Amino acid sequence: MSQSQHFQPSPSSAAGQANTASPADKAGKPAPSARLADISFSYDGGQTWALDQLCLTVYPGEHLCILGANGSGKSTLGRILSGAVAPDRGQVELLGQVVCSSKDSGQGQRVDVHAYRQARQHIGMVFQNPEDQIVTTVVQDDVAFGPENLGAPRQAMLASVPAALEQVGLLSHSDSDPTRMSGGQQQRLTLAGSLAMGPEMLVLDEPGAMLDAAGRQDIQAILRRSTSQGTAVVHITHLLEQAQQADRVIVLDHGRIVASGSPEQVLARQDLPAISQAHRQASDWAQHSKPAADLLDESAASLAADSAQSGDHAAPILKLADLSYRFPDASRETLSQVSLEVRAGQTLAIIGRNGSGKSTLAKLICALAQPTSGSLQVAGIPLAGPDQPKAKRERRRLLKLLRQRVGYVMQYPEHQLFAETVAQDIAYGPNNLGYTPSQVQQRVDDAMDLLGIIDLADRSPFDLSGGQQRLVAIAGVVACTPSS
Ligand SMILES: Nc1ncnc2c1ncn2[C@@H]1O[C@H](COP(=O)(O)OP(=O)(O)OP(=O)(O)O)[C@@H](O)[C@H]1O
Ligand SMILES: Nc1ncnc2c1ncn2[C@@H]1O[C@H](COP(=O)(O)OP(=O)(O)OP(=O)(O)O)[C@@H](O)[C@H]1O
Repeated sequence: MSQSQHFQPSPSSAAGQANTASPADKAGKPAPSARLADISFSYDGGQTWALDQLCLTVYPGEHLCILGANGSGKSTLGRILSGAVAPDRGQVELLGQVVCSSKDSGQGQRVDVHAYRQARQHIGMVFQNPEDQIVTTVVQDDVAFGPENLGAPRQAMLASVPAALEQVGLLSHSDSDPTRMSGGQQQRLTLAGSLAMGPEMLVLDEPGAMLDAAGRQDIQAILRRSTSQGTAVVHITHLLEQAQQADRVIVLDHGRIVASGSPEQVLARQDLPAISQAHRQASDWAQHSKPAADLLDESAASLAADSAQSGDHAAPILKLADLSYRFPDASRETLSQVSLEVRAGQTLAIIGRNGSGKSTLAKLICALAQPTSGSLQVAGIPLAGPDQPKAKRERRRLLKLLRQRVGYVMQYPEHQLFAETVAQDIAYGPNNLGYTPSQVQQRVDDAMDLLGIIDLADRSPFDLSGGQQRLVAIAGVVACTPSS
């Protein structure tokens, strides 16, 4: 529960009270920060509805969490609440102004562009993918971008920008280039940009997805502070630990609210797939996470002993010895003398603070960057070190072989999607590996079945939710794995 002095959850806003506005406003509560009445939204001209006759009211000082399975409509709802898009049907009221309503004729929407523009100035939105929000090449300029657009006085900005950067732990990165930052660092940056605007409502779409444990705790502290100052917080998440700290939780399913209430009420609903799945994931994680022996530390990225001392005598599938990497122009090494071995059948989890070098290590292993020093062998292929062939032609041949043997799912899955349909995208790898058309089809079907995305086969990979895109990217890798 937040320290909110402004929002008191009504006892009658109980679980299962689906698609109804919270009754709190009827009982003389402060004017809502947002009120959605019977809104529907479609991406395909009304063939399917991402949001379906949804009603929701959000109050100043309230911390509202939105849960739901991939594709259930959470991001779409976030965009509507932030004023980024208008629904096809229904009425939207943001910060006391009706910005969009159905026409009296019942056909089409009346959109008040001026009211939308005004509301957006006081609503901070953090998108699922931080890259979508970064607009400049200097961290502090990026944070100042929002207040500048609001016409904030220079003196106020001089105070608000560093304060926001400090809150997210990026003050020492004020002059860095955001495009050269890790995913988690970028996610912190976009949050700072929203905070610097001093918003009346904050809409956050999975703000902790790329953050380390400390970063996630920072976010909760920031949200507590924001709600205590009267800011309404709408927080989209898959993480139960975050939902537990909200004032109210709603669960979406196929664009509808199927549960609403306090975290205790809603998170106990094991009959809801989104909730039982999240509980399963949380307990799997608790069971399988061991003490962090293999920890990349931000200040000096070095990987200690391999977790895998399993007595397995198979040849290592991955072998790194004293591997180091320094980005061009960087003052220090990002990876420093990393050594480890992984054998067939073993799983290695790499955990570490934001910016500690996890993605960089993955890129070296997939030969998307060349180590500065040390040796690297992947699936028997020498990619760096004394065994690496000198001749360019032989190196090219080995790289081609590597592409057949190693699958890579990037931090931003949309970076690796390109085909017209999901099925074509997943088929690309197996086709390149020389399988017959019927084998390719089988592999694509099996991969889609495994990931539960068969119904997406004919959709464009670019018109999917963030989570659906990630599943497609994983399916593309699964479809390439050897059959035995
Ligand atoms: N293109 C680049 N040029 C210079 N430095 C970079 C570049 N990309 C990343 N870095 C820096 O290298 C370090 C490691 O980044 P990396 O993306 O590997 O971290 P990470 O552990 O994957 O982080 P996260 O958990 O936030 O995704 C960071 O300090 C980052 O700022
Ligand atoms: N740009 C788009 N074009 C067409 N359909 C889209 C687009 N973006 C999302 N959709 C569809 O709208 C529905 C809701 O998507 P949304 O992104 O709101 O889901 P979500 O609950 O946020 O999912 P996730 O947890 O995977 O991020 C999904 O069926 C999705 O495929």
